[in-house]
Amino acid sequence: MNTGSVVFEHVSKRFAGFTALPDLSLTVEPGTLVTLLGPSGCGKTTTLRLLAGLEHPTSGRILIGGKDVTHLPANERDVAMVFQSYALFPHMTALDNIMYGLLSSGINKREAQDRARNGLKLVGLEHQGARLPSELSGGQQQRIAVARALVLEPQVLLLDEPLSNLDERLRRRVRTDIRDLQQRLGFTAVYVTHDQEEALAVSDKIIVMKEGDIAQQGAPESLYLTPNSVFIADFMGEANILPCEVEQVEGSEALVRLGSQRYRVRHTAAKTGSAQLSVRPQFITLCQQNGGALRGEVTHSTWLGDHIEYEVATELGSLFIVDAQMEQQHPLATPVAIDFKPQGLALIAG
Ligand SMILES: Nc1ncnc2c1ncn2[C@@H]1O[C@H](COP(=O)(O)OP(=O)(O)OP(=O)(O)O)[C@@H](O)[C@H]1O
Repeated sequence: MNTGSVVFEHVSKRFAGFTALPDLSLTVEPGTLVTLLGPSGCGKTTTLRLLAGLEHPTSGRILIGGKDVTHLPANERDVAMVFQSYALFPHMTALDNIMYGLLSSGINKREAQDRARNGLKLVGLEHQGARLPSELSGGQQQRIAVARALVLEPQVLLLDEPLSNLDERLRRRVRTDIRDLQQRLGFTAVYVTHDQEEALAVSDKIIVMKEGDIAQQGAPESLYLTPNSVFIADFMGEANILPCEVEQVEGSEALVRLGSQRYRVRHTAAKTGSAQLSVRPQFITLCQQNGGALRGEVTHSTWLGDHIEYEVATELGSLFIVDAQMEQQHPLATPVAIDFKPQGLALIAG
């Protein structure tokens, strides 16, 4: 399998009077899966289409495997794309769909057939090659689309929201399949999604985009645990944003006062003084009125089988809390004491 790097150097993209990407620079290391994540309209698809050669930058350079491809047309770039709609030919069998790209690139029929059979095996569908797309489930169709792209042995595989047409259960299954395949074969992949859980599950690195710029990038854990802004804290899972006071900064830890208690928390670039703290709802505990860092009153509670969600009014504002302890449900309007587990706290820089 080929594995190429991807580099964007100060890439901008303007569409008739609208700047989708002002100035984007990014690197994807060979053999890694990098996700472009962000809300609708932030420029993810534009970035992927620029990489595929379906759009051309207004300025800047794009390199694939060290080669400048900025002005190359799509068919001369060593990339293959998997679309959310699968885009399989409905009148062709699964095997023929996989062979199609190989035959069009001039490979002879026998070799194309061997490689296509291998592709079917890679995605675990070796017995479904004779079926038409209409005789396959959505998940199987998407695996055929992945196989069709992989057999071309591109330097970079591009995936544009590949799971969005699948139901919840299948999404989980196919995302694991894609990640396993990527790790086993070691190809480079750029994956677009607007779903943060999907990004956390599949990526080596996540690039979160906002209005055409990079809001933050890094390993999934680092974005979740040390968000650099309220936008990232909120986008990467649920977060309560609370006002706090930074009293001391020591290396990668800061001493923070929240309510009546002090906590040592992670930070990326803290200064002493007023700041904001991201508090993950799973790391807040509720107990009876005794003890606790903060007092509050339950204003909403929703029983969800394996956890209970609460909203609790406190002097710091309303808190959203996810409680996995199911023995006791705190009734509405009861006073409660609240504690924070330090691993669920992160100081927001800037
Ligand atoms: N051909 C075009 N002409 C004009 N504007 C465009 C064009 N393509 C994209 N845009 C604009 O560029 C911005 C970025 O679009 P893009 O499709 O890259 O966003 P996205 O992050 O992929 O969003 P989504 O998750 O909704 O697909 C949007 O504001 C969009 O309206």
